[in-house]
Amino acid sequence: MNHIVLFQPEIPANTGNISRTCAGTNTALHLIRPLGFSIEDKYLKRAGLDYWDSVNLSMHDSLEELFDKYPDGKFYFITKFGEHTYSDFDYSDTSSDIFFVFGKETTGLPDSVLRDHRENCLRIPMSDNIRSLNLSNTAAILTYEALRQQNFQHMNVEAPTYDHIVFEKD
Ligand SMILES: C[S@@+](CC[C@H](N)C(=O)[O-])C[C@H]1O[C@@H](n2cnc3c(N)ncnc32)[C@H](O)[C@@H]1O
Repeated sequence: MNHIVLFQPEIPANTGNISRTCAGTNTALHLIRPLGFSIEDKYLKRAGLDYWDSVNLSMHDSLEELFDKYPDGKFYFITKFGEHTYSDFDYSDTSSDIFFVFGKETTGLPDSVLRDHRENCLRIPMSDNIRSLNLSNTAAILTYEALRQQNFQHMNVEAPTYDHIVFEKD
């Protein structure tokens, strides 16, 4: 199973967007306290629209608590300081629990976490024009890279039929 972990998220709309991605991809969402908002926040609900109830959500008091719960989990730390490119790793094993851990919006992941997990720190390439990508976009990028490698298992790959669309004749 794929898991997204948000370390002390601060902006409710980002977590709302990510919750929608999680609901749409059967990805578990883990939030590490403290959060910068209430779980009842209207911006969180609005960004997640009606999907919040479909999210497989867990809350944890620390990253260590999460590591202890999943001793066999494969943890990847998503940071612009990563020495590896995210797409160079193999996420194709659908029998394992794969965790993508993202940092908080203002300060990212703690230095100590990056130091302790240097080999599993992954960067998404970007230009010098910006300091970092938006958190919810990075979560979607990693989620869909993992799903692509897993051949979109358990996803609807076929488009729905739109009988009401009238295609014009040549
Ligand atoms: C807005 S960024 C945090 C910026 C923070 N000042 C820092 O230096 O990490 C929030 C999170 O998005 C993810 N992120 C943003 N840009 C990234 C990139 N180019 N590569 C990997 N992760 C990125 C990381 O997980 C980061 O902790």
